[in-house]
Amino acid sequence: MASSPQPPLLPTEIAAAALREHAEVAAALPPLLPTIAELATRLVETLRRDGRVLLCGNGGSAADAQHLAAELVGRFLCDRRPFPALALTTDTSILTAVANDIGYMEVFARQVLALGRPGDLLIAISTSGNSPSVLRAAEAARQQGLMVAGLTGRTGGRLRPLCDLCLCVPSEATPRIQEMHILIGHILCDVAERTLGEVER
Ligand SMILES: O=C(CO)[C@@H](O)[C@H](O)[C@H](O)[C@H](O)COP(=O)(O)O
Ligand SMILES: [Zn+2]
Repeated sequence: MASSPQPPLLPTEIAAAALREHAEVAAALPPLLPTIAELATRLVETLRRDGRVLLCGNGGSAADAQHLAAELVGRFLCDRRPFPALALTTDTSILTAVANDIGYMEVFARQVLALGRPGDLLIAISTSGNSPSVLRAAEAARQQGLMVAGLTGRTGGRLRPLCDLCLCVPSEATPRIQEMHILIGHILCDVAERTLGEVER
């Protein structure tokens, strides 16, 4: 006998489940603290020697790349010198030309090869760790002598072995992983600003 269909969840039930899941994933982050601190240190070292931070990702992770570049170039919590950071997700002429003429998977890699220099830092953001455009960016960065930091989830996917440092959020849920990525990104900005900026809160 066919089972009767479940009634749809109420908005409050969906919201409560999301809040619970978010809190559970956040509570599982402390084991990542040493890697977060290491990445923050490498970010500070990069900025201290005027290296650039390049960031890339797709969909929500493109938004994260832009959000973090904006914090670094502009300000996070206090006034200080602008930090050189660039999201590789914003120039629609470059993105459409490279996707159209070469292939979507090259959209970030091409910019890494054009703009990245040894000593720069690529922050590659992919919740699955398997987006071809992000993998190609990491490969290009390695080839060009950049340090590669991955913000991932799940197992870290094929991005993990391409990274010098990989922060893998222990969750299978893309939105929850993204929420932790922006939390980690804010921590990185906070450390950079407190270490390199004049404190004016
Ligand atoms: O924001 C979301 C889902 O929360 C989506 O836009 C999501 O970012 C896209 O599906 C991405 O293409 C997923 O790519 P990735 O994180 O696996 O590299
Ligand atoms: Zn999203």
